[in-house]
Amino acid sequence: MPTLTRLYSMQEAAKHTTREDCWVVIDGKVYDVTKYLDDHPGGDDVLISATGRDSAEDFEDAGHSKTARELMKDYCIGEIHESCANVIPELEIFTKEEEPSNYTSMFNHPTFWAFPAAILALSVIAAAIRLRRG
Ligand code: HEM
Repeated sequence: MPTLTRLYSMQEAAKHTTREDCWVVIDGKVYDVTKYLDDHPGGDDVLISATGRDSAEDFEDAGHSKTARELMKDYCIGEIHESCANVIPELEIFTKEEEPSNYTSMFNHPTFWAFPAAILALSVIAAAIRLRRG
């Protein structure tokens, strides 16, 4: 049966870096190990210093047993997801800075003056025709 996984950004996971609130990220999975700090055979310091990043490499370097890998499932609270903008390209449009424009205001834009200029030109032509006809 499919299960719902809670998704966190790395920024969110990296906020939990204390003894009272300690999350570690291992291979893209987020673990709340606050309650496990005192029981961790490798010590609490090692877990606290593993916060704020994906510590998969350190976890592997410690050579964790199969039992440890089974145990960690109990502390899994979700997974890391990269910015939604990377997944849904359309969202990226709104995160991009606006292209710098050469026109400092709408008055400097050529099309702003095109319509009044055309009317003025037509009026001048109409007046000239009237004058010629007398
Ligand atoms: C939910 C996460 C974790 C769990 C459940 C866990 C569990 C365990 C367990 C059960 C052991 C005893 C040895 C074994 O059975 O493999 C252990 C040892 C150890 N762990 Fe973890 N661990 C976790 C995360 C981490 C992380 C993120 C690091 C390092 C960044 C780490 C570093 C160590 C070290 C250095 C030892 C000591 C090994 C020794 O003294 O021989 N652990 N861990």
